[in-house]
Amino acid sequence: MKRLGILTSGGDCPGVNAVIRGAVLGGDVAHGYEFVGFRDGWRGVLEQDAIPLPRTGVRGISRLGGTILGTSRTNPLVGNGIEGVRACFRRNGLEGLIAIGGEGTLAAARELCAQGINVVGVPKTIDNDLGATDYTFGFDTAVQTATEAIDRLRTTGESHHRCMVAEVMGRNAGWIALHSGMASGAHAILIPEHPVSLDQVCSWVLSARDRGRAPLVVVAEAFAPEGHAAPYAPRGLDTFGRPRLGGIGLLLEGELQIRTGIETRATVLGHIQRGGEPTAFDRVLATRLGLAAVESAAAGRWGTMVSLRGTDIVNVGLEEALGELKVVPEARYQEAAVLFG
Ligand SMILES: Nc1ncnc2c1ncn2[C@@H]1O[C@H](COP(=O)(O)OP(=O)(O)OP(=O)(O)O)[C@@H](O)[C@H]1O
Ligand SMILES: O=P(O)(O)OC[C@H]1O[C@](O)(CO)[C@@H](O)[C@@H]1O
Ligand SMILES: [Mg+2]
Repeated sequence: MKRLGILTSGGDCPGVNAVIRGAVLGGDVAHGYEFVGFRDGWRGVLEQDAIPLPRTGVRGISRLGGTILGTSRTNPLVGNGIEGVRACFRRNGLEGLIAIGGEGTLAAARELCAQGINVVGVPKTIDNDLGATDYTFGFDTAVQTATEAIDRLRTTGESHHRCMVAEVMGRNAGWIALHSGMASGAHAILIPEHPVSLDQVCSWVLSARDRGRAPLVVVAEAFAPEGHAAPYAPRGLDTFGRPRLGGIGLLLEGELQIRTGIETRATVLGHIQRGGEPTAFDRVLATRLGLAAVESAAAGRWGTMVSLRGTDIVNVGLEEALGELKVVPEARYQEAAVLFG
């Protein structure tokens, strides 16, 4: 029996379970594949912590948030990692691995492929910042969750005639802020791709207030006001030495209140945006990506990842896929900016 392994690595993301189910069902029905799931990303591969993934094991999971396999940020390339991965392939009789992860996971997959290990990638991130795919699954859910939360902030803001600031995730890209801000009718959307001064933000806030509105500001976690070199990151570093973003909303709360005289309240939505059930859009996209990943494996297209181009699922080389961070283009920002103030 032909066997494929599956792992989920990096931060979790709504829709990961739908990818797993799509791959297992597609592989079983169309190709007679058997599947092995590795717990907690590359850690499960290196430590051979595996569970069988029969068709019955993925029943009903596409609507569940998180990942049934667990995840970690273990690096398969350190120490004897590559030999460990080869040993895992031998022991489990694997033809290849489907790695569901972000740019870090896919970079590791690319290096493993260069060493002759068969991997197909499935990109995941709520941030929507991977260049080779039009949308990443998880993004729609994060935007939906953020929009629902911001709608709630609006009703309390309006009751108290306050300015409300909602801080959303997105790492170094402003996609979640742009979409949730537009969907919720924000009076200002602040994203890292387009720094603006605090005076400009105040002028949008005052203009909304002067029209009798309770001003609403949506800010992306990596936004830095004009003149500030780096995003606000007072929470120190994560385990990989990267700055932990978050907190710019609270800084804006103080600044906007002092500068405009309007009582202001900030809310940091944080990991709420990453948890919970995926939207129907993300379930469908993730399921299609899982089905396509198995087709790639069956066709021997190792070293590629599946991606959305328009309405089609296509294959892209990992080299191309990892080239560039996809940030919000200026034209998309200017289109939204017409609505500010
Ligand atoms: N450039 C790289 N080359 C090889 N391996 C990498 C690279 N970057 C990260 N990794 C490995 O892949 C793991 C997962 O990467 P990372 O923690 O960035 O998550 P991710 O898959 O990118 O998802 P997220 O969207 O949460 O960042 C890292 O912990 C590290 O072990
Ligand atoms: O879960 P952690 O390690 O706090 O990472 C948070 C980061 O991960 C993401 O949720 C997804 O990449 C970013 O939006 C955010 O900056
Ligand atoms: Mg990453």
